[in-house]
Amino acid sequence: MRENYQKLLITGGAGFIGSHVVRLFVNKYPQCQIYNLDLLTYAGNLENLKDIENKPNYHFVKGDINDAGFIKELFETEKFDGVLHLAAESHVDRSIKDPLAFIQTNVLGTVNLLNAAKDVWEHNMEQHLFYHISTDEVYGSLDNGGYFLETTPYDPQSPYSASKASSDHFVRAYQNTYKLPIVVSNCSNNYGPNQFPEKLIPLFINNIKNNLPLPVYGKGENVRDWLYVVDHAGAIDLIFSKGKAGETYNIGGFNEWKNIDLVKLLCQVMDEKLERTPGTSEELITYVTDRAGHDLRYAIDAGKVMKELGWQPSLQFEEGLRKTVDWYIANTAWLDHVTSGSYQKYYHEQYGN
Ligand SMILES: Cc1cn([C@H]2C[C@H](O)[C@@H](COP(=O)(O)OP(=O)(O)O[C@H]3O[C@H](CO)[C@@H](O)[C@H](O)[C@H]3O)O2)c(=O)[nH]c1=O
Repeated sequence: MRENYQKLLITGGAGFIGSHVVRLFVNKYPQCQIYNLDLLTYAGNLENLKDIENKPNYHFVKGDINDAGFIKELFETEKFDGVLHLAAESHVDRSIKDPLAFIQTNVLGTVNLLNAAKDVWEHNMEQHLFYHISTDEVYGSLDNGGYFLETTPYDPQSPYSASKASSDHFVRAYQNTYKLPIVVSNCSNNYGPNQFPEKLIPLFINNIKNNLPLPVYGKGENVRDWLYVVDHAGAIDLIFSKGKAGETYNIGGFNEWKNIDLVKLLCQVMDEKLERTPGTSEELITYVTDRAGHDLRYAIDAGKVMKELGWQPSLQFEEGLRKTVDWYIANTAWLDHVTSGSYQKYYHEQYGN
């Protein structure tokens, strides 16, 4: 935590990564008032924060980062010392169907927050920090090997990554133009408890549980780097506490998996946990039409955050995956709740069954 900070705004704190960040900050910094601003769209869920909702330093505000007037008023009233901005539309497939929603929330919503911060903080700018939590997808696809470094030029390929790249650029532009102290981190694929089951791992856990097909895009050859969400939250804490204003930090697990290999491992773990005959879940694998413009490989070099700030992921992937599966099996009510309504509609539209 930056010294003397007494009040923080965390946007998107009811979502997947946001809820893990809120929990960490509320528990670790009891002297600091943590305001969770979330619109509670389909991916936001206050159930994710049940264990901390009654803590005296936790405050929930329902609201929209697209409502500039409301955001400005919130900043003026609460006088936050710092902001951790995680609210975003985050699913690539949704961005392909509806790019405008991503521009609205990820670009315009971010600019609304930046405007409020620069206006309200203008007389003592250097005492504040605006932290933008972003994605490694801004760097594009590494089809010929190598790793994303903080210096890798941006080359976003999907409407989602283009919107996040744009918001990163706006954050840096506000530092350059208005001297707003900022920090940006770009992280690889997260997995763990509370992830909405539209993303690969929770979608497939839920489908295996319900004996539904596992739609592997293309040939399953795409490569992603996976990081346990609690480890990402730990990196965010370190960067917010000790990161240098103006810097970018890449975060990842040095843990690359081809989708099909990951899916087969997940099938094995699920067979074990559900006490099914080995091989049962793999039979559900169905190769489907590839995602349009599907990035082949993301691989991120997290050396800087490790060397400069001493961050290390705490979990090996198989251990994290088992922990994650255990959580989804133990939290059937959570899964049933989020897979009713909007999810069902989305899933049927997407896969027609
Ligand atoms: C949902 C789904 C995904 N896939 C593939 C597409 C990807 O290659 C891989 C992971 O897909 P997703 O879980 O959608 O995640 P991906 O597109 O990599 O993006 C994630 O990781 C990014 C960080 O790299 C985050 O910024 C994004 O918000 C997050 O959604 O699995 C399938 O083969 N079948 C599926 O049904």
